[in-house]
Amino acid sequence: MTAAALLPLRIGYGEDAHRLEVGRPLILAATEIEDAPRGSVAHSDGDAVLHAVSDALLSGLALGDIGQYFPDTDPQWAGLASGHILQRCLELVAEQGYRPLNVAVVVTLDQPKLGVRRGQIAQALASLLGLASSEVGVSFKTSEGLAPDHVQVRCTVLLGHQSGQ
Ligand SMILES: Nc1ccn([C@@H]2O[C@H](COP(=O)(O)O)[C@@H](O)[C@H]2O)c(=O)n1
Ligand SMILES: C[C@@]1(CO)OP(=O)(O)OP(=O)(O)OC[C@H]1O
Repeated sequence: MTAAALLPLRIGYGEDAHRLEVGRPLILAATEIEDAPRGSVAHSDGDAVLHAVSDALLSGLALGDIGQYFPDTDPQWAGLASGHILQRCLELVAEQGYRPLNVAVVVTLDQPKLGVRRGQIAQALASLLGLASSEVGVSFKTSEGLAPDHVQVRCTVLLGHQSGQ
C-alpha cells in the first residue's frame, strides 16, 4: 500500500525570487505594497508570494513547477496576474482529490517593513486558497543587507485528500 493511501496528507515546498527595480510595482499575495521603493522585475506581475505558494501546491503532488505551465518565454503570459497561476494550480491539485489545509510563507525583503500588513496579506492569501486566515502563517525577514536587491519567498503547504474528510 502506498503512503498516500495510508495517510492522505502531502507536504509541498516552493520558493521564488525576483530582482527589484525602481518604477515597478511590488505585488505580494495580490496586494500592492504602495510604499515599496522598488518592485519585481518579472514576465508576469512578479507576485513572488503567489509564485512560491503555487510551486508548493504543485510540488506536494509531484506535478512539476509553474514554469512548465506558464513558460516565461510565452508572450501570452506577459503581465499575467499571478492569481490565475494560483487558480490553475489549485485546479490541478483538486483534480488529484487534494486541497490545501494550511500554508506557511516566509518573505525576505529589506524594505519596506511589512509587519503592519501581515493581517492584510494573510487574509488575501487565505481568501485565494479558500482557507481561514488562522490557517495561513506569514513571516517576514530582512536579509540583514545581504540581499537588498531582491524579494525572496519560501512556502510550505500541507495538502489533504478528500478521503480523509
Ligand atoms: N520586510 C520586513 C522584514 C522584517 N520585518 C519584521 O522585522 C522583524 C525583524 O526581522 P529580522 O529579519 O531582522 O529578523 C521581524 O519581526 C519581522 O517580522 C518586517 O516587518 N518587514
Ligand atoms: C510566472 C512566469 C510566467 O509569466 O514568469 P515570471 O513572472 O518571470 O515568474 P517566475 O517565478 O520567474 O517564473 C514563472 C514564470 O513561468
